[in-house]
Amino acid sequence: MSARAASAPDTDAVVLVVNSGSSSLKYQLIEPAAGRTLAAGLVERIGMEDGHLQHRIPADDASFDEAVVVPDHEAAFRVMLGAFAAHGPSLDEHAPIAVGHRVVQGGARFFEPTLVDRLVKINIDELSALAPLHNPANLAGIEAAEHAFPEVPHVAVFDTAFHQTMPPAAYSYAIDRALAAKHRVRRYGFHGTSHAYVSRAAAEFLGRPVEELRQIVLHLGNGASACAVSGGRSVETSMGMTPLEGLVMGTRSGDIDPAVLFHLHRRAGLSVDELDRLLNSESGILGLGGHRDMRDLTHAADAGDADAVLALEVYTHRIRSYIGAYAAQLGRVDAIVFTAGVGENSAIVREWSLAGLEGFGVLLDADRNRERSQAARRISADDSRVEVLVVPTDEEFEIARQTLAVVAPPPVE
Ligand SMILES: Nc1ncnc2c1ncn2[C@@H]1O[C@H](COP(=O)(O)OP(=O)(O)O)[C@@H](O)[C@H]1O
Ligand SMILES: CC(=O)OP(=O)(O)O
Ligand SMILES: [Mg+2]
Repeated sequence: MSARAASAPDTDAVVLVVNSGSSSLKYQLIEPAAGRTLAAGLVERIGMEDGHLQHRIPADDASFDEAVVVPDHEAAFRVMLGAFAAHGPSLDEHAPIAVGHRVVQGGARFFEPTLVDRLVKINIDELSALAPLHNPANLAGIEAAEHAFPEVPHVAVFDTAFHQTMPPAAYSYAIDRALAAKHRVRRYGFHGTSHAYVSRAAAEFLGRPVEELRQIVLHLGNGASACAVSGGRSVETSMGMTPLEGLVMGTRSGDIDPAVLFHLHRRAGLSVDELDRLLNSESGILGLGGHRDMRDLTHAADAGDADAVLALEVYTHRIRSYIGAYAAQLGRVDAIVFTAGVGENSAIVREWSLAGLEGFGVLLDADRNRERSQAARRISADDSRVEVLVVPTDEEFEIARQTLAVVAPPPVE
């Protein structure tokens, strides 16, 4: 049984999952019990002249691409509805009983999936101060979806929720307490939906209760974060108040001495907005190696580009540092789990990240690491004390599952 079906509730209900970014709308129509995606799609370049729709129907192995004009999120929803009408599946036959939304920043207020009402929307809007790149788009998506699906409940699933179990020692910054409290400056952590799903799927793969396991989950996508998961609960994660802290990412610097900002402001005359753009959009492997996409960076490194090689070294050096730190926090590591676009696909990133950890009981099997597969798999050697796994993430499915749990909770036995 797949990790999807194994953890799904027993019903044939269908849920629409929406992930709205500032310029894109990703959607999936999911039947959680069967672990099945009926349709998946993406409306890109919202607000620009040259919008693009991709609509896929996995069962038919069919994919439709169209040029579309989408001035805003509401138009994006109309495009999505048009794609269902034109290419199927029929939303009358497979009517969603709820819409689940990814919301990036839930602050300290939201620690579980939440039914959206007026007050919840006010809170999401208010939390935009802590996630200016993400929450406004998430809210625009919710409002457009409410307009398109006025009859069904809408549920917000927060990236931050899974990390609400972090202890104060892990989430507090060492700055003035009163100032931090007033402005809600603390670490929140992100990618929680993925860390929750992957840590559970890893336990299923190992055939062991998640409560018994201490895991380090490495979500390496465009954004990247590490999470120490003890007994199924997040105890530490690398992203902080915003998704900028921690690992090196496609365009984000991750950890940096904050004094670099003072220096660049005073000496190079960069404004706060310019520094924001520098660290969020022009840094990471793009800034170091000239490519934001790991495939392009790896090709350049293979071709002997020294900047690309250094970018890969910095990227994996940072991962190794976090593995060491989290091993110390956990006291014992049962599994290191790689996930998301880079974690699932890049053998070289996995190999370099774990290089030199043999003394800590981490032994990679070179052949297993190079195998290509979409399934959860073990890539450690048989005599490795720590299991090393690749477990594909599935944020949309996890959002669908959590949404269903809110609108149709399983009966209490
Ligand atoms: N075969 C591959 N080898 C190396 N990197 C890959 C491969 N496939 C995808 N990636 C990388 O995965 C990253 C995107 O990950 P993904 O999880 O899809 O991102 P997000 O969901 O955050 O947009 C990109 O850097 C991309 O280059
Ligand atoms: C929170 C975050 O970094 O998300 P993403 O990886 O989708 O950019
Ligand atoms: Mg992703």
